[in-house]
Amino acid sequence: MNGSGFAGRTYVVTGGGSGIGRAIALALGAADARVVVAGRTPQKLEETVALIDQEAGHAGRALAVPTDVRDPAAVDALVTAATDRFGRLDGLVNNAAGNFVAPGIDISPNGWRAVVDIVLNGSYYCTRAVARQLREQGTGGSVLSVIATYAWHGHPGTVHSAAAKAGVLAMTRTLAVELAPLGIRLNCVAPGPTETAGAGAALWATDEARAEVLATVPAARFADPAEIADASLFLLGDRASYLTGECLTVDGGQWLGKQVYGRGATPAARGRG
Ligand SMILES: CCCCCCCCC/C=C/C(=O)SCCNC(=O)CCNC(=O)[C@H](O)C(C)(C)COP(=O)(O)OP(=O)(O)OC[C@H]1O[C@@H](n2cnc3c(N)ncnc32)[C@H](O)[C@@H]1OP(=O)(O)O
Ligand SMILES: NC(=O)C1=CN([C@@H]2O[C@H](COP(=O)(O)OP(=O)(O)OC[C@H]3O[C@@H](n4cnc5c(N)ncnc54)[C@H](OP(=O)(O)O)[C@@H]3O)[C@@H](O)[C@H]2O)C=CC1
Repeated sequence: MNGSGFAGRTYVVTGGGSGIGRAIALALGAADARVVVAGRTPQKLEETVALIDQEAGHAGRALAVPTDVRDPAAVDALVTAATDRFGRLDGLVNNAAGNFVAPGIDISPNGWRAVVDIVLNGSYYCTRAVARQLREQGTGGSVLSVIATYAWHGHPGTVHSAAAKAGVLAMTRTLAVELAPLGIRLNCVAPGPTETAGAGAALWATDEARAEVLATVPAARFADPAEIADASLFLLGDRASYLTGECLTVDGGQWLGKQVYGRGATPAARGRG
């Protein structure tokens, strides 16, 4: 990724202590960016920092700032900590999320709030805080939000997450227009089923559930988090300099295949099944 302009730039990655967020943080670190990882569990964040330091061959490229994105004051403090340490910001990855599978009308108000607060409100607080910093710097920058294809097609069992991700997509499109004059771009990436411990526990905890999800993917496999990181760095970086308000789907054909073929009905999926 050298040559894409990441060297010396600073990015905040929420949920950077695990899964896709860690993969994006590591890819940014490998591209010589400085990375601030935020999440609720300090130990997971410190592990990501250690991995980035190890790759760089020296400490100091990354910073862990324990943060609950549901708390706007904590989010403001995160941006302050990042700029105190690295002098400026260049972008944000809204990756933190919570999810569980439950019938929509049986979710308690607190369960609804837990997911919507992390995904939608947290993404807004982080975007607001980082964009204000970018406006103050007068530098422009880039915001990427990790959503999911059910933001537009919906999915039974995940009404809270689907509604929140749809909100993040609408936020992205709205602020892409508002902030374009400041040189701030906002885009989304929509991964398909991706091999992470968090999603595995929340969404496909049994072999049967996992097989059901896999059967919906025409590419007949889960994504590796590094594949999502590759697409994310493209959207964050200068190669996407005229691209804003967009969503890039990286799902092995899942959401198209769902409508056109039915579950696992492609010849390739049958052959591997
Ligand atoms: C289908 C395949 C598609 C496959 C399609 C593939 C595309 C997937 C796209 C998206 C993938 C992802 O987002 S994967 C990301 C997964 N990662 C995570 O979820 C990690 C973070 N998760 C969390 O922190 C937790 O799971 C979460 C509940 C969201 C928040 O934790 P908190 O500690 O803040 O909250 P808690 O106190 O535990 O719970 C708050 C309320 O939620 C309720 N609650 C918690 N779990 C519940 C559950 N399983 N069923 C009902 N209700 C539940 C509790 O009872 C509480 O309500 P009361 O009892 O009323 O008080
Ligand atoms: N894996 C998949 O199949 C797919 C994932 N996605 C999206 O990708 C992103 C990453 O998911 P994935 O890596 O799979 O799962 P993870 O569970 O590994 O990632 C979620 C991260 O969010 C952090 N987080 C949760 N709540 C908060 C909070 N309140 N404040 C700050 N951080 C928080 C978690 O850390 P901690 O608990 O320590 O706070 C964790 O690091 C999410 O946005 C998810 O919706 C989209 C489509 C498919």
